[in-house]
This record gives sequence, structure tokens and C-alpha cells, in this order.
Amino acid sequence: METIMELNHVCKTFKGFALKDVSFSLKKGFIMGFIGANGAGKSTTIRCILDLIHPNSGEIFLFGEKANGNLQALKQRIGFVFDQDVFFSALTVAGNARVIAPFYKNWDQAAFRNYCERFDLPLDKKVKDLSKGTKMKLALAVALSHHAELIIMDEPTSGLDPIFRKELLDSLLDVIQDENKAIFFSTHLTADLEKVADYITFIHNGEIMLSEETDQLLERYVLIRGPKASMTAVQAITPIAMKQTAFGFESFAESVSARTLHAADLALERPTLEDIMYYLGKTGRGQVK
Ligand SMILES: Nc1ncnc2c1ncn2[C@@H]1O[C@H](COP(=O)(O)OP(=O)(O)OP(=O)(O)O)[C@@H](O)[C@H]1O
Repeated sequence: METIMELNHVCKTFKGFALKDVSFSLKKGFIMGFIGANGAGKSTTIRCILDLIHPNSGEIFLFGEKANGNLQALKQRIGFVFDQDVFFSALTVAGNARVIAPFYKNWDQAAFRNYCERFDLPLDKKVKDLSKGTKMKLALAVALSHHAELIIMDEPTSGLDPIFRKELLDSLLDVIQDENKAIFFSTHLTADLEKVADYITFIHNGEIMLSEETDQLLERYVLIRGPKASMTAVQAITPIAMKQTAFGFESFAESVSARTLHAADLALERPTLEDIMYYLGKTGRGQVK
């Protein structure tokens, strides 16, 4: 599959924070989730991709073309959603669409109306009177209505109720049926990603800790719980992390190394993405890819 987005050794320094040597890529036909703690550098990375800020070094390619300084043309092929107000607040939803439409060669008014219906968006309501979640729905409807090949979203599900979040995730899965498209989005809601993301990229303190297939990642690690008496056996496999709990201990280890454990009083569990983020972030032990 063809690569649609590629970051090569991107660096950006602010006072007190730096994106360091950020490299990863996304292929057509896939959804990639971008995760990391508050202040890890997700929005900064997305702003670099969209040429809203300029990296100090490194290269970004979109659709095989160098993006820095050339994004105006490429933006036609990108749908983006930010967690901030980007609309004309005094205009209605329909009015905003009228203003935005001419900027996109492939604007599809029928698709926009369809998404408005599907997302329960009131066409005749002024944007300033919409709730935060409804504004997010509008941003999504716009992003999906000009046949973008690459959808980039910064925290699209924040402020959305669980029902709409589910609808949104279903819409993303619909969009990705077209194998020529790809979706990249940051979120703190890792459970959502386990449902839809083919790939996960994890950033920690401005560095990419890992970028790999979600299934592979979830299988790579294991959570081990047991009574204090079994701690020595688990320590012997040199787990990535281990902590005492009220009932014994919890340990986070590579699945491969845990294969040698046979104690009957140990419970081995597949970690969630949140567990993986927590333990790799805390120990700084992600594999740089
Ligand atoms: N224009 C700027 N000038 C100086 N520092 C900045 C600027 N933009 C971002 N930063 C800093 O860069 C760091 C990373 O911020 P960023 O918004 O990329 O994190 P994030 O991973 O998106 O966090 P969150 O999940 O909280 O949204 C933060 O410490 C932030 O204060």
C-alpha cells in the first residue's frame, strides 16, 4: 500500500519543549491513532504536518510530495478537525458551509447535507449557539464533505457524548472502506482506538516511543498479577515494570519473556492501550522504530 503521510526526523524546539526526531508514516487504507500524555507533543506534531508551524529540521511528505511550504495545494486533499473554534460564529451552519464550499474544488453539498442529517446538525442554527460537541460535529461534517483523501484530527472526540462518539467511529470506519483514504487522529480516549485504529503512534516528551500495528502492540505485552509470594518468580523474567498492590503485585512485561512463567497463582492478562501508555511512559521503555 502506498504511503500517504510520512514524517522524517522532524524537530521543533520551543522554550521548555522540543519535538525530537519525530519519524513515522501512514499508508492509504488505514486509521492511525496518535496518543500521548498532556503536553507530549501531539498538537505540535499535527501543526507541523499542516504547516501551521515550521519544523526546525526534518521533512514531511503528504501524498508523496514534500509538504513544507507547499501545503496550500495539498490542503484540498486533506480534511482537518481541530478542538477549537474555526467557524464564523455569527453565521448559521448552512451559512458557514456556503462560505467554506468555494475553497474546496471537490465540495459536495449533498454529502454535507447528508452528514448534517446523520449528525443531527441544525442547518439554521447560528454556530455561536451550538454546544461544543455540536461544533465538533460540524467540523467533522465539513472535513468529510470535500472528498478528502487524508483526514487529520486533533482530539475529535473530546466533548462528544458516548453515543455520538460511537457514531463518529462508525463514520470513520465507513470512510476508510475507500482504500485510497487514510485517517490520522489524536485522542486521549484510548478505548476508542482499540475499536478502530489499525496503527498506534505513541509520543512521549516529544519523542516517538512506538508506531506499530494495534493488534501487534496489544499482543506484545502482558499484565501479570499475583500474590507477594510469586514476586520473585516474576522478577526473574526482568519485567518492564512491577508495583505492589493491596493484594500482591502487578507487573508489566513482554509477552515473550512471560511465556516461561508457570505459577498457578498468577493471572496473565492482555493490557489495554492505556496500560501500555502508562507503563512505557513511566519507564521510558518504548521501542523507537
Ligand atoms: N507556540 C508555542 N510556544 C511555546 N511552547 C509551546 C507552543 N505550542 C506548544 N508549546 C508547548 O509544547 C508542549 C507540547 O504541547 P502540545 O500542545 O503539542 O501537546 P499535546 O500532546 O497536544 O497535549 P494535550 O494532550 O494536552 O493537548 C507543551 O509543553 C506546550 O506548552
